[in-house]
Amino acid sequence: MANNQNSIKNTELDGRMSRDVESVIPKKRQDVLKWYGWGYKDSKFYVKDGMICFQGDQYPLEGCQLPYFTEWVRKKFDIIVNDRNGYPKMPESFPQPTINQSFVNAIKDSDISLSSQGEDRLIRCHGQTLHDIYLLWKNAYQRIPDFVVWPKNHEEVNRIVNLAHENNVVLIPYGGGTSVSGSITCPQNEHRMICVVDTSQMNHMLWLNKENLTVCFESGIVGQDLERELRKLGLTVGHEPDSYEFSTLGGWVATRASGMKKNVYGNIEDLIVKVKMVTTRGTLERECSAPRVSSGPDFNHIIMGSEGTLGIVTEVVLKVRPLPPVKRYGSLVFPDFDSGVRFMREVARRRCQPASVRLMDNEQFEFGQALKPIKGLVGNLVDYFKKAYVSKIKGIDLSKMCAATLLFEGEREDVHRQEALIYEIAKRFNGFPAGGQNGERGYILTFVIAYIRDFALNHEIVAESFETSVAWDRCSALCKNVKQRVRDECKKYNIDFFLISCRVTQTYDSGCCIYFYFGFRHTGLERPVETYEAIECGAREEILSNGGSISHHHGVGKLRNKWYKKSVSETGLRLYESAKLELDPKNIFALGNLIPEETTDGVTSKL
Ligand SMILES: Cc1cc2nc3c(=O)[nH]c(=O)nc-3n(C[C@H](O)[C@H](O)[C@H](O)COP(=O)(O)OP(=O)(O)OC[C@H]3O[C@@H](n4cnc5c(N)ncnc54)[C@H](O)[C@@H]3O)c2cc1C
Repeated sequence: MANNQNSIKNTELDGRMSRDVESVIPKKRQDVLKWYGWGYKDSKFYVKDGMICFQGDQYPLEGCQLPYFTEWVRKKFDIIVNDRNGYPKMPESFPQPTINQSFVNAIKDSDISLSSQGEDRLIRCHGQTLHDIYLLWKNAYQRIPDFVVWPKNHEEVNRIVNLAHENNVVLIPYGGGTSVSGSITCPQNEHRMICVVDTSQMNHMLWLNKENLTVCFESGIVGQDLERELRKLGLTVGHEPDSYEFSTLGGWVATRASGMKKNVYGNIEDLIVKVKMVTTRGTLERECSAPRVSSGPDFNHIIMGSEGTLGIVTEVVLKVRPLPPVKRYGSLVFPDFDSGVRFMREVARRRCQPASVRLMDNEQFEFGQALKPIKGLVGNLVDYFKKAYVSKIKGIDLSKMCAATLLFEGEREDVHRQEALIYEIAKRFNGFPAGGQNGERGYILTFVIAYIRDFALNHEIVAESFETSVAWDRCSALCKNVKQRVRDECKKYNIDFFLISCRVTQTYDSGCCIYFYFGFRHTGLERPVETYEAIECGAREEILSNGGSISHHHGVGKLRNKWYKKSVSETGLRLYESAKLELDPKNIFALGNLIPEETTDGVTSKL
């Protein structure tokens, strides 16, 4: 009987699908990834003969010269780019570690992979905020992790958490390190030993159930690895945050991530069937894999968005879909941003969103155009006629025009139907199709744009993005007011050269997600990052007063924790604190996310 049951279980879970996944990112991350900034070591913007170029064979801009971008930078920031190499060198010495010997000995005895080397510690002390990267460039971190461990599975995580609890050692769960909320940055005032739990070696596919279309992965799997493995089987999860080359499943869960194709596949909360989190009180996991359960509050939602403060996510069961037979890009041009917003609202009202639809304002549209590589005479002529068509025949003011990029996925007929409907709706708002090539470029550039920040830092420009979600009736006003607030703040700080632009990236029944880019030239400014933060803080206040949220998908972290209480109410905050006190009474997951450090100490002092 027992055998019979086991075999049923095995067939259900198709254990034969269990496999090791070879990751594009090795255990020694710094062999492949930049230690001081974003992405692959060999991918970057650089200057040759006065022109900005891009290198990086993972991307379609590889080897391209970018004359329009060079000119855009000159005009926007009054900068003549040069080939100076101001990139930092790996320091030769590192902050002294705080060692809890009894913890270290027990980890060694447990045969868990570990390191106390300075380089391994430094590259895991931060995420990707401007603040984090700037501190790294200036070699200004006072506090970095003291120790790194690489568990191989759920059991090893259990052992690490128990040992940390026993020995009062702080643990920081670390996935892909792509956080943009300060959530993995070491709390600078922590006196206890800090141990980073790097999940990269927990990246197995544990099982696949083709009948239920569910798959179980360990939490350290990197997005691109996960999709590559599933694609081999004709499947996809379809979760593609812009960071998915480097971010991990555990990170997505812990931050409540959102992918660009959420209209078809859903955000991470829609994709999760079951999730396992190790806490100091044991493992938190829903017992049943049924698709929906009415059984009190859903504790998956205690785990999602917990930002590493309650425990370590080890395994996740996700929904998968068959790969779509057709994938097609498109783009639309609108005479102005407000027409574009009305189009987006109508698409949402009719619930006919393609896999992705993103609306860019004029600034961002121009910026995207500037990233076009050098062209031959024919290319330039075609561009000239396109511009003439838009401005003369369509009567559109090029300085107001904005664009939407579209991605359709599905069965051929469904895609056809969807395209026809989208183009018909666009027409009602004076929009018209601008071709699949422009759409495809828009999505491909998403991955390249992330490399600009390091280049910018090297040219005295600080830049970062921030985002929010808002109800439809406030969308246009929020965009306008936030941009104006940033302009006013820049004036206050005597900043003459800056970029503030936005796009609507996600649509919902009742509202949308808005994503801002902000950067400025800081030549002569004493504290550029603090100034940036002060302006971004002003922008967030403006967002909140316009009815926007604290975050749509970046999370709270340390960057936005001062607004957390207001966002969830006093009672909500106490509920979170109680959960924290129950699951982590010694505050070993002392990351300082969600609630500011003083309050975190408050939790500890209640013991
Ligand atoms: C260029 C760029 C583009 C981005 N685009 C998007 C986007 O489109 N959509 C989006 O949602 N986000 C985006 N982000 C933000 C970021 O990628 C996400 O927050 C992502 O989910 C973080 O995953 P990670 O594996 O890198 O986590 P990390 O940065 O390593 O950690 C983030 C937080 O999760 C916790 N954590 C990580 N793993 C675990 C685990 N196993 N158990 C418990 N806690 C854990 C950490 O402690 C930390 O608090 C982007 C960031 C960048 C830099």
